[in-house]
Amino acid sequence: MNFYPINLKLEDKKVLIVGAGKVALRKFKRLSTTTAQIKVVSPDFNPGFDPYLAQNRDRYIFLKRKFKKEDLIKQDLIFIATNKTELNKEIAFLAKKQKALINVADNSAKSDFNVPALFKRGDLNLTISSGGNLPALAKNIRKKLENQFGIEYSILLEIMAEKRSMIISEIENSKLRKKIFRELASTSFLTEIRQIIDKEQANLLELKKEDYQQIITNINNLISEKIKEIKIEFDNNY
Ligand SMILES: C[C@@]1(CC(=O)O)c2cc3[nH]c(cc4nc(cc5[nH]c(cc(n2)[C@H]1CCC(=O)O)[C@@](C)(CC(=O)O)[C@@H]5CCC(=O)O)C(CC(=O)O)=C4CCC(=O)O)c(CCC(=O)O)c3CC(=O)O
Ligand SMILES: NC(=O)C1=CN([C@@H]2O[C@H](COP(=O)(O)OP(=O)(O)OC[C@H]3O[C@@H](n4cnc5c(N)ncnc54)[C@H](O)[C@@H]3O)[C@@H](O)[C@H]2O)C=CC1
Repeated sequence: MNFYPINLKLEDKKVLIVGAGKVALRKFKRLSTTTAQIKVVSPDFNPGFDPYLAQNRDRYIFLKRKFKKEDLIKQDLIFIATNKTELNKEIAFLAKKQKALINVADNSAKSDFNVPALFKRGDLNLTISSGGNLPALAKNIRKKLENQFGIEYSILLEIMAEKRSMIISEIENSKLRKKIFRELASTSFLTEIRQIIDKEQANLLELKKEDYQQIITNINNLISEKIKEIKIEFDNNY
């Protein structure tokens, strides 16, 4: 099956989760990092939901009862994750009549989309899918990535969140812009960032951002210097 991978924003979108077990909780936790409006319907809730039950009443609705077909109305995304295969199929059948995209935890064939494993380092999202053939493999690869992508990636992306639009508006030559972006994304430049971090001999992943503001400033300066160097070299060559 050929899937089309996308990164959804879900701002103000309505999301329904049917069931509140282990699998529903995993889906809910990831959704809770977005600004979606999330409704969970289930007679029983996994204790992992406890910290969320009293929180964010404007964004979360928890209904402690069995699913009703009215729950499906006006939803944008629907996750069906009860432990009853026949019930999941029946809910999927009803949900297909709505406009929402649906995911059925135990039935990839009836789903409009699958949920990939996710490794997140700040704004860097690496998602892994096994095409539904062996989710345990997606999980295994996700774990391996943790060691390969350090905090230098999230710091670079955090700084680029501001710098990218500045570079696009200030540098007219698109060839130069491309050169700048490609060099900032290169492995050798990421190694330079890593070296600044390693000099401090601190594990930034365990620290709060306020505690390593100076390192961020140094990296910001490194990026500005790098951009200047690339500009000079480019001007000399063209
Ligand atoms: C199709 C899909 C539907 C969907 O949920 O979208 C689906 C379906 C099913 N998974 C099942 C089992 C397991 N799922 C996991 C783990 C994860 N499953 C996830 C996604 C997906 N699972 C979608 C495809 C993604 C892809 O393309 O790879 C991850 C990646 C994301 C997430 O759920 O957050 C998450 C890893 C999160 C992480 O990184 O930790 C483990 C591993 C473990 O528990 O150790 C096991 C046990 C071992 C095994 O079965 O491999 C069964 C029951 C089979 C049975 O009855 O035996 C079904 C139903 C079926 O196959 O029909
Ligand atoms: N996609 C994935 O990653 C995985 C999917 N699965 C499948 O996902 C499904 C759920 O598994 P778990 O979360 O481990 O089960 P679970 O037993 O932890 O949770 C099931 C939930 O369904 C709820 N439920 C039962 N009847 C309901 C109804 N009428 N209306 C609303 N909610 C109802 C229960 O209250 C409970 O909260 C199973 O079908 C399983 O095969 C299993 C492992 C991984």
